[in-house]
Amino acid sequence: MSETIESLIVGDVEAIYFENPNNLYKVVRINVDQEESDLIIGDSIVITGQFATLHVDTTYEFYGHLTNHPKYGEQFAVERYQQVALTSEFGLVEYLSSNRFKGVGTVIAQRVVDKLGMQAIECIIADATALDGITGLSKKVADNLRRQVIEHQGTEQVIMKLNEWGFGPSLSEKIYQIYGSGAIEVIQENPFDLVEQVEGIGFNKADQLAEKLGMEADAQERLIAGLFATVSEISNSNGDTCVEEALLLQEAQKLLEKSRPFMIDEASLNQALESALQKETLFRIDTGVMIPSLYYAELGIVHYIDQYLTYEQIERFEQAEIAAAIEAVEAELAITYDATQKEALKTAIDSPMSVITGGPGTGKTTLINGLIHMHAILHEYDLEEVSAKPDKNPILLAAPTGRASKRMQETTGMPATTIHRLIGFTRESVVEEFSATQLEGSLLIVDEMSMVDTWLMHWLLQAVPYELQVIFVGDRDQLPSVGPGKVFNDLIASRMIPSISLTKIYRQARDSSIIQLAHAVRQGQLPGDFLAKKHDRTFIQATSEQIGPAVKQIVEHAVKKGFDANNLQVLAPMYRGPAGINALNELLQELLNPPRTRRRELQYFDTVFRVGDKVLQLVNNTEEGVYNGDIGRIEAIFYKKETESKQDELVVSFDEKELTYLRGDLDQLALAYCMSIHKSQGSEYDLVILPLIDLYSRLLRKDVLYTAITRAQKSLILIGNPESFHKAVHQQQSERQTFLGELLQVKASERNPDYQTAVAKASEKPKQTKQDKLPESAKSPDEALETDPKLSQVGTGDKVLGAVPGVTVVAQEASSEPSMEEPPSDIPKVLTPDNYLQIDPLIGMHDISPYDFMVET
Ligand SMILES: Nc1ncnc2c1ncn2[C@@H]1O[C@H](COP(=O)(O)OP(=O)(O)OP(=O)(O)O)[C@@H](O)[C@H]1O
Repeated sequence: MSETIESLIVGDVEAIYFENPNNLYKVVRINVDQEESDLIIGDSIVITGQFATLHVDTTYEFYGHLTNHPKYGEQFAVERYQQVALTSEFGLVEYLSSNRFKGVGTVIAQRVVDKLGMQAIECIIADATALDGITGLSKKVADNLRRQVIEHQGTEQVIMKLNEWGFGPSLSEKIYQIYGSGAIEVIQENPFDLVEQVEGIGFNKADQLAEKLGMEADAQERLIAGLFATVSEISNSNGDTCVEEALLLQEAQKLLEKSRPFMIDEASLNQALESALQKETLFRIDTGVMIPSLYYAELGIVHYIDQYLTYEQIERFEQAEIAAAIEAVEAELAITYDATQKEALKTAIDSPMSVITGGPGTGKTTLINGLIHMHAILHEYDLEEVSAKPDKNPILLAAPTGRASKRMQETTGMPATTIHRLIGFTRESVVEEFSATQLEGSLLIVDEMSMVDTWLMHWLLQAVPYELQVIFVGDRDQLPSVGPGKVFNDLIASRMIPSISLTKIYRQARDSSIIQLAHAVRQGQLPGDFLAKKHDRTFIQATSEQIGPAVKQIVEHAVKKGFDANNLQVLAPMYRGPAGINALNELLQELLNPPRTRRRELQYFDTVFRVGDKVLQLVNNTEEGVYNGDIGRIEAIFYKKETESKQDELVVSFDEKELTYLRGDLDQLALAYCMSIHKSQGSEYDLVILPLIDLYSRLLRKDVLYTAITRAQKSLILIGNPESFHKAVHQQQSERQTFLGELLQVKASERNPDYQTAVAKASEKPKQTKQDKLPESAKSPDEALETDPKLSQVGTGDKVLGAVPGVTVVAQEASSEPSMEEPPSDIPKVLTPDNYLQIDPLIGMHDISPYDFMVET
C-alpha cells in the first residue's frame, strides 16, 4: 500500500456544512491562506474529518491529503489539525470581541489585552482574578468570559494534544468525555490512569505514551499499572475473579519486560503490589488478588443476599394453601407433578430466594410454569390481566440474553425481558457509576443463570426489594458465564439458599437420544451407541479437511428440506483453522448467499457483509432491544456517498425490528452461519451441526461439548473424529478461582451456627440399596447430595437439617447407557475425500427426525 504524503492547509472556517451528532465527523468549508499552505488550490475548499469544536472565522492548520469525491469533487481529508496561535494584538482583540463571548465588545477586549498583554488567554485560564479591575467589565460578564475561554480553548487544546500523542479522533473524544478539560494534567501525571478508565486503551499503548512522557521503566506507577493490567486480563480471559499472587507477579513481570526491554526486579514488583493494595488499586483476600470492581461485586453479592434474607418480607402461605395451589395448577395445566416436582414447587414457593438447577429435559421449564401459576393462585392474580400491563406486572421474568428471554416468553406465555433491561442498564450506562433500578413486583424468576457473571449478579441483587420473591433457574453444568466468576455454582455450593437439583429426565428416552447423550457427557462418558445412527442424532466421521465440505453438504440438504436459517445452526468451538468458525462462515456464505451482480456487499476487515446474510449481534444494545447473541438478516447496504452520515450503512432486521449500523459500528456484527458454542448459550435450535476436531484442543472440553449438544432441540449432527469427542468428555476446565463461594459459605455459617454440622451430616454417605445406587460420577458431597434420594429427603426444605437449605433430588439418574468401550457395529463408514456424503433421498420435507446420512462407497 503506498503511503499518502501529508500536506498542510491553513485557513479560516467559513461554514460548517454538516455535523454528525454521533461522532465528531464534520464537513466544513474553509477560506484558504494560500501563502501558508503546501498545496496550490483555490481560495476555498471543503474539508472533512473528525473535529472536536471548530469555530467560524478562526484560523487553523489542517494536516491531511486531497481526495476526489465522485460527486463533490476535490476535498481535503483532515487527519490532524490545530488552531493557529493568535499572534497579533489585533487578532487577539478580534477573538475576544467575537460573538462567541457574550457581552464583550472591541473596547472591553482592547482593555483586556492592554492589561494582560499577548498572554491574555493563558492568564485568563490560569488566574481567576486576571480580569478583575477592568473598567466596564462586570463580575458576571468577566466570569462568563473566563468560563467560555476555558471551554473553547480547553477542548481544542486537549483534543489537539491527544492527537499529538497518537490517539485517533474517536479515542481522543472518549478520553475527553471521561476527563474533560483536566485530561492532559491527569494523563501527564500518570498515563496509566487511561488503562483503568478508558476502554480500548491497554497497558502497552499507555506504556508507549509513558515512555514518550519520560516515565522510567521501573517507576512505581508503571509497575502498579502492570499489576493491575495483569489481574484484569486474567479475570477477563480465564474468568477468575481473583488471581493467585504468585501467578500475578510472574505474569506482570512478563508484561512489563515485554513492553520495554528492562529487567524488573522482584523486590520492586512486590513493593509495587503492596502499594497498589494500600491505594486500593487492587485488593487481596488470602493469597488472591482482585480488581476493585470484582472485589466489591463479590462482597456486594454476599451483602445483598444476607440483608435480603434478614429483612425479606415476602408473603407466606400455609402448607395446606400451597398444596391446594399445586392441585389447582395440575388441573389448570393438565399435568400431574411427581413427588419430587411437588417438593420442588413447595420449596421454591416457600423460600424467599431459591435455586432450581438441572440438565436438559429435567423439567425446569415445567417448574417455571408451575411456579408462575401457583404464585398467581396464591396472590389471586389473573395472569392474563397482569401480563397485559407490562409496567405493573408483579411477575417478573428475565434471562441474561435476548434469545433466552424470548424463549422464556414463548414457553411461559408471559412477558420476559433481559436482566440488563429489567434493571435499567443501557448502552449509555457507565459501569462504575451504574446503580440498578429498584424492581417492583412479588415474584422474579431468572432463567439461564449459568450465564450470569459476577457484575451482573451484583447489579441484579441491588435491584431486588425485600418483598420480591426470587427464583434462580439454570443448568450448572453448562459453560460458565462469559464474564468473570461462577456465580451460579458458588451460590449452589454455599447452601446459603435452598437449591433444588433436578436429575431425572422427564422426556422419554425414545423421544430424545440427544438428551441421553447430554447427560452421559455431563457424567464424563460417551454412550455405547454414540456412533450409531439414531432417529434424532447422527455421527459422521471426518478428518479436518473433510469437515468443511461435509458441513456444506449437510446444510445444503437441510435447506432444501425446508429448514430456515434460524432453525439450523452450525456451531464450532473456535474461530481459526480449516474447520473454525471463520472458514465455515465463508464457506456457508458462499453456499447460502453467494455474490450476485446487483447484490450489495461491504468489506469490513476480513469479513464481507452481503445483503441477505445471516448475522449475529455481538453486544447488548438495550435501547434498541437487540442483544448479544441475537440473530438478524442484512436487509440493505448503503454506501457512504448515499448516506447523511457519510459513512457506509448496513440495515439489519431482527424479528420485527430493523437497526441501522454505521461502518464504525460493524464490530458489533459477525456472520452467523456458523457461531461459537459460547455465543450460542441461551439459544436453542431445531438442528445443530457440530464439527469437532483435535485442532480445537484447548476448547475440546466437557462443558463446551455439553453446551453445544444441549442447544439441539430436535436433531443433532456430530462430525469429526470420535477420538476428539472422547477426549472432550474427559477434559474438564480447571475451576474458576473466586472468593464468592467462600464468602457465601462463611456468611451462611454465620447466619446459622449449626451450618457445618448440618453440611457434614448431609454429606454422609448412607447405606446404599439397589434402588438408590449412587452414580459412579457422583463423588463430591455436593454431587452426592444432588443425586442420592435419601440425602435429598434429608436436605429438603430446611426441615430436618434446619441449618442447610434443602436439596431436592430425583432418584433416577440420567443415563444408564454403558460408556463407550468398543465401537458399536453400525459406525458410519469413513468418508472418502472426493465424495463425502450422499444424503438419504427419502428424507421427508418436514420430517426432520430421520436425519440419516449414507456414505457412498
Ligand atoms: N410431571 C410431568 N408429567 C408429564 N410430562 C412432564 C412432567 N414434567 C415434565 N414433563 C415433560 O418433560 C419434558 C421436559 O421438561 P421441560 O421442558 O420442563 O425440561 P427443561 O429442563 O426445561 O428442558 P430444556 O432445558 O431442554 O428445555 C417436557 O416435554 C415436559 O412437558
